[in-house]
Amino acid sequence: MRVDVLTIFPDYFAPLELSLIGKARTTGLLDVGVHDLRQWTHDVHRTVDDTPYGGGPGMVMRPEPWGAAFDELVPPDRPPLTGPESVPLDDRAPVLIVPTPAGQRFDQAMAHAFAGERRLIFACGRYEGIDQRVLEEAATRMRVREVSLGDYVLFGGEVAVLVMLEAVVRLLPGVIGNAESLTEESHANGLLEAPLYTKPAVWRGREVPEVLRSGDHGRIARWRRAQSLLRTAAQRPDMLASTAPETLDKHDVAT
Ligand SMILES: N#Cc1c(-c2ccc3ccn(Cc4ccncc4)c3c2)n[nH]c1N
Repeated sequence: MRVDVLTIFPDYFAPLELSLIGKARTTGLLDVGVHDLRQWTHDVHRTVDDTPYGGGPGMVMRPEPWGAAFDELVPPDRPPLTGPESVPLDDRAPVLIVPTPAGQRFDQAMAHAFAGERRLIFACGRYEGIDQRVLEEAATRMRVREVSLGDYVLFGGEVAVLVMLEAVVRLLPGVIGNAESLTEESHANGLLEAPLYTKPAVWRGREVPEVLRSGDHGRIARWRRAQSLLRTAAQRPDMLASTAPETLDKHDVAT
């Protein structure tokens, strides 16, 4: 997978050299380019923002640097449209992911969808956001996705890109050694994962549930399913709304 990140704070992405993402890059599973948007400015102050039309607080990111950056990263393969015409794009067009509080909520299903792409481009906005015409023009050659991490407000898109990139890259084949862990974790099956335990068997007077030390794999699987349903009901009842109703056997819940 090829990933390009456009930002005015490239240093935010130093962590991409670490851990599994760093390993994915060295093993060739992932190719990442981080680009300073200011390299597509031409004034002495390398200006990327201006005041909003219609008034209002803060500043808005100017369209010109973004347009020039996209021209270089994704050269138009047809004469640029000069108006608001839209063109159908097939799935060979790269996906442009624009973090914004006004976007669709990012979730595991979206992470899986992005993990299936050959190329992702992330546009990190700052200030109050990016001139909307940038997204409109980008949509003539990229599949544009406006995405939000959640219902709170950040200073810019960089942190959101780090989160989305980690969620996507860990789903790439070969990045996580034991692919089975991807099937057991929270949100993999629409539920939260069951509680986890490791040695010692007793810690500060608290024992690991006997069922997990029983060696009875069928019983352990039923217990984990029951615990997963109970935990989801307690922490995220909204997730249960989209799960088929399931009866719990009291023996399965016993520890
Ligand atoms: N994804 C995501 C986000 C953001 C986010 C993302 C990109 C930008 C660019 C600029 N800002 C600041 C801003 C913008 C608009 N209104 C207020 C502040 C951003 C916030 N905030 N909260 C999320 N879940």
